[in-house]
Amino acid sequence: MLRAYRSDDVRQAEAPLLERGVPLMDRAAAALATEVIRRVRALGNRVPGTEVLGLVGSGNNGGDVLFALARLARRGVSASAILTGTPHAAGYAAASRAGVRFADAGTLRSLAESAEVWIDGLVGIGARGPLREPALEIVRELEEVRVGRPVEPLVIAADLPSGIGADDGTVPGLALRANVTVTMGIAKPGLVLDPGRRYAGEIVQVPLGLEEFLPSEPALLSVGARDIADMWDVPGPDSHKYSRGVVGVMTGSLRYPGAALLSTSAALAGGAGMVRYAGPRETSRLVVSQHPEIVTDMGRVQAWVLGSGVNMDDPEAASEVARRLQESITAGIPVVLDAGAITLLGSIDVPSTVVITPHAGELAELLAARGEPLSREEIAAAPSRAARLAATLTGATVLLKGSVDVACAPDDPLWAQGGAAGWRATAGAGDVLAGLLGSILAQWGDELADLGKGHGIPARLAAAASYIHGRAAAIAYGTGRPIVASEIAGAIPQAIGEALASTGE
Ligand SMILES: NC(=O)C1=CN([C@@H]2O[C@H](COP(=O)(O)OP(=O)(O)OC[C@H]3O[C@@H](n4cnc5c(N)ncnc54)[C@H](OP(=O)(O)O)[C@@H]3O)[C@@H](O)[C@H]2O)[C@H](O)CC1
Ligand SMILES: [K+]
Repeated sequence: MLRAYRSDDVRQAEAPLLERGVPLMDRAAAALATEVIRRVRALGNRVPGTEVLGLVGSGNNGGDVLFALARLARRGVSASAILTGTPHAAGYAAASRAGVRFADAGTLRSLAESAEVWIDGLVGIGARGPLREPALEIVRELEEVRVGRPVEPLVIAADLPSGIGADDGTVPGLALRANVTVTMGIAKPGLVLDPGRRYAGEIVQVPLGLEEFLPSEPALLSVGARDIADMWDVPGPDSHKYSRGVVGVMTGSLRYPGAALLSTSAALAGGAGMVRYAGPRETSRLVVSQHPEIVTDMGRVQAWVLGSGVNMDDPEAASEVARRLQESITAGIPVVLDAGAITLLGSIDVPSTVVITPHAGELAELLAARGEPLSREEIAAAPSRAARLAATLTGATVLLKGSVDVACAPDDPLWAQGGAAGWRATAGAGDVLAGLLGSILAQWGDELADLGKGHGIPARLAAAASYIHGRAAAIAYGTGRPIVASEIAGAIPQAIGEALASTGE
């Protein structure tokens, strides 16, 4: 599980160590230099003679890079640096002593053209606002050089790619795209949230001993394969359908019969002990003909999935969805509200055991109904803020779908899941996610009902569903067949199996 902390919290955690004289910058620089050497070797190049270009800002981020360049120069690397202003004094002295060449901005292009590695030390967590001159011009030129080179350079960002928002992942102006980000101490939310995440490349965390001084709650969490394995209730000899979770699914309509099929297929694939389908008669026949194990008689369920493909303009369907929502809240069992059912929260508050799964458009509609309008673009530009606002206004757990899915309850950590984003933007993928999420929530339904509150569990399970959905889309992509929602549903068991077998992450 990746944990990310806001830059202010990182600074506060660094302070006591710096006061004790712990050489944090030295450790940071050593880790940065080691990562550069590892990557150069992985490319099959020899370290001595490799050309490395450091882009150095005037703050401690630049200081990290200057000390790293000094270490690299001592290992025979041909190291040069471009400064944006007055550099970190001790770093500059160390780099000069080690033979690092300081070039003026006019030679940037030629140095950038020949250097195998660029190290970005322009700004780190001290960045304020969009990247500004002279860093801005440097990034503009580097991106031009990168495009024109026959072989791309290896770009390694110190702490953060310069130009992204450390805490929210926004990219207000230009940013330098890195292949690897060597982040100091602990990851920051901007490395996991879109669009910042796309500039970070692979994240390498450098432990600096900050843990004991960081807040107990991270600002953001991200689920990995190992966490799925840890949270998954693998059936055993005394399992039965209720211990595995029975999920009720009220989805689909004459207009959207496919939503019924996709959501129930995903619910089955997600490991539910049984799926009760409560949609219209016409779609029941379709569902049961495809999945004879699905039952249509009503009885005990431990989670509901409501709304995918339901025509909420149909008063009978809408009142049925509203009734089931109310019953579930009274019984304390978790509910997934998808698609049109999300509009119910325009006027009622709910516990965090209710999970809504909007895309940006549906969230914009909900926020407008709640008197806090945000445009679809504003939501996509800062998904974490929009999801938190909706959770706070409604009380629900919000799983906001996008290039990075974010999930949060009103007062619990934020989850962010990237992965296979593009492939999931296909008709019906939301129906699949809703069914999968319902199936996972059902496995925890009794526990949630006993707890009487969400306690952050629905958000964590929503992140797990998003992770599995993303992995299933990536697996579906690998089949070479068209990536349609039914293929994603079909790949869910393999995605779960992979995670349960994982030993990494
Ligand atoms: N605290 C420590 O000892 C450690 C810190 N680490 C590294 O240090 C940075 C944080 O360093 P800090 O000096 O606080 O700030 P930065 O270097 O990240 O940035 C400040 C410089 O950047 C310029 N700046 C700020 N905003 C912009 C912008 N939008 N565009 C261009 N330039 C910007 C700022 O210029 P001023 O004119 O405002 O002075 C400064 O020059 C952290 O990220 C780590 O890399 C160590 O890793 C651990 C120990
Ligand atoms: K940087």
